[in-house]
Amino acid sequence: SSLKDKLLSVVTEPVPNGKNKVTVVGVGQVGMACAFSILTNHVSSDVVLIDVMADKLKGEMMDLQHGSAFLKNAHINSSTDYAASANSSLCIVTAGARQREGETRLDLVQRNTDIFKGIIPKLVKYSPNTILLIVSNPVDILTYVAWKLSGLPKNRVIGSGTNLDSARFRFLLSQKLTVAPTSCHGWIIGEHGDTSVPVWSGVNVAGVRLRDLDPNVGTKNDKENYSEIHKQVVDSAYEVIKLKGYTSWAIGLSVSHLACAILRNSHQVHAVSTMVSGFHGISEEVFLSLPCTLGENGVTYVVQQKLTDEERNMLKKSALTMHEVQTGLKF
Ligand SMILES: COc1ncc(-c2ccc3c(Nc4cccc(C(=O)O)c4)c(C(N)=O)cnc3c2)c(OC)n1
Repeated sequence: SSLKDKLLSVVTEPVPNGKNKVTVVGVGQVGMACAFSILTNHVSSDVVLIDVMADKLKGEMMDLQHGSAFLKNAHINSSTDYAASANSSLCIVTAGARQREGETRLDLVQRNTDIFKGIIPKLVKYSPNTILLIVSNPVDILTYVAWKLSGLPKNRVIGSGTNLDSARFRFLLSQKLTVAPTSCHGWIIGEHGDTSVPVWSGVNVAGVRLRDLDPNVGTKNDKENYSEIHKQVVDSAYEVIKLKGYTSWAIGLSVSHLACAILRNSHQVHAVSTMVSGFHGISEEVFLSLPCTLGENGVTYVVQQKLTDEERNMLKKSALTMHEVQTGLKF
């Protein structure tokens, strides 16, 4: 008999995977920052990496596995075969095509849609009860594409959306107020990126709304120019990409925070991309970010914020743009 047989007597067979199994598709800078944050924050003890580049995939798996002793003995695996993702509670998709020279966002969306056709159905085949968390950009459109391709109910398909925008906003506000980012409450909703919507009426510290102290805050005639903070949020991704070539740490950390709320069924509120038809006068079937409670079955509630007419109209304008792009996509 083997050494192992001499060492261990079987009481029962080990289960194939834990209840908090997470699959990360795409082992680029974003995917690996997500995996690393999830492991170092002990959000999951069972992480599987999936991609098409076998060598890069195996290298990343090995390099993480060698740190298992420092990761509370998390189990780390990888494969180009989606069977390895079976029974995942959460599947995070960071895969996507790189924008080519002169390629428009719309061309990129069609190429990413074609890539999603090769990813989403396989994830759902092996994990029919999973929550899908889409990170690839343009995230709101691709979350809609994932929803359509997956056939899952809308509560189980989520986009990282403006969760990162809101985190950046809170960081920048904290710098201006010298109050910790977790004590600076502010929500950016709508479309991730250039046309996101800062809900200035709700920005507060300890429930004290800045708008109640100065009705001009966040408007163009605010002499302290707080609206600059939202502009910096919109520009920050471009600036980081210009400086280091890509963004990774903040998105990875924000995704591990979303994963934590989902896997611990905490019902924490996060600004994430969800199916918003029926909210704020939007009738199109589009995904935009609103404050949502997150738990094991994904989005449970959407917080009905009181929006100004201007904020509401910006959301409706985004919904129209998304709908136009969506109707132009070939599934
Ligand atoms: C039909 O089965 C099938 N299976 C897999 C794929 C597919 C295609 C591209 C993928 C993919 N992206 C990718 C792969 C190769 C090239 C490019 C590119 O940008 O040109 C992008 C990634 C990733 N990490 O970004 C991860 N998985 C992929 C998976 C696929 O794409 C059509 N089809």
